[in-house]
Amino acid sequence: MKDLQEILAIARAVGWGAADILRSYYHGTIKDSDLEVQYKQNEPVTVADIAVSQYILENLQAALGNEDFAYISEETYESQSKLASNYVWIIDPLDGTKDFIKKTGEYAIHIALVKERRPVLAVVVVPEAEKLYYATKGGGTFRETRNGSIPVQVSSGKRIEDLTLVVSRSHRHEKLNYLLQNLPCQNQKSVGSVGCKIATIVEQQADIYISLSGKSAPKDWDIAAPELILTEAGGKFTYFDGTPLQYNTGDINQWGGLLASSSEYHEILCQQARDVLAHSNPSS
Ligand SMILES: Nc1ncnc2c1ncn2[C@@H]1O[C@H](COP(=O)(O)O)[C@@H](OP(=O)(O)O)[C@H]1O
Ligand SMILES: [Mg+2]
Repeated sequence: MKDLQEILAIARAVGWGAADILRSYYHGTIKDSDLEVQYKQNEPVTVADIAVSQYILENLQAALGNEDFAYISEETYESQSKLASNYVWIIDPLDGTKDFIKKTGEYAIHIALVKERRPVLAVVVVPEAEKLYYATKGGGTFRETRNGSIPVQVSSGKRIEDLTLVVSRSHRHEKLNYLLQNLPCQNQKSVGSVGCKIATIVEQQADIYISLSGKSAPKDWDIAAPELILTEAGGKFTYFDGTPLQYNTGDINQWGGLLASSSEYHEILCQQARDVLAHSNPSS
């Protein structure tokens, strides 16, 4: 098997190629740029999601094969069973499809390599910012642009009341709203896509992201790559009880509460989230 740095170079090249395809649909420069929006379990899917999924899978498989790796992409995922392979690629070809359709510019590509339930390599591309973030376990996080790569690190040194939360535009429900209203940090910024939310934290324009499942939950492909980008930049990303996230467990959903932060107040915020939920009206 190739070493992690060689695999990373392949994943970065595939990430930039995928960004070109998404931008051609987004800006209508591709022939037949009609998005043909359809709905799958209440979530929109467009021809851009499908074209990019195919591009990423074909290119990773051509370079890396199927012997050492299994592949999960949002658009091709079917089975509920855990994949037996030691190394699993977990791919979201277009995270933030709703924002892509609404043209907010806040959409991303997520490519993660998971080893035994934990991410070891991640690429998150934000095509409209022309930025690609990459990380390997223990190797730090880097932001790559046309001008090259530089390491990125999350900020610290603020008071807890001054922290800013990045929140979803589309996935809101009563219990999440109640939780957000009862935390000490009341500055909020709406950003589409989990990858873009984590990029906002890594770029030091926000400090916290909270996901709380309702009737539905985010999936492994929404979280795995952004998690490693944040944690390798010095942040933390855990369940509300402080335990690490797990991927390829047999249930693709990330149920419950997830908290991502620029680290300093992570444990306090997890405790507060647990306390607020313990006091919330159970019927809400
Ligand atoms: N509670 C939830 N239930 C289902 N999916 C969720 C979710 N919260 C976030 N997601 C997924 O996370 C991505 C970003 O959502 P948001 O912009 O609202 O934060 C979306 O992925 P896709 O666009 O790949 O479907 C969305 O489907
Ligand atoms: Mg997604």
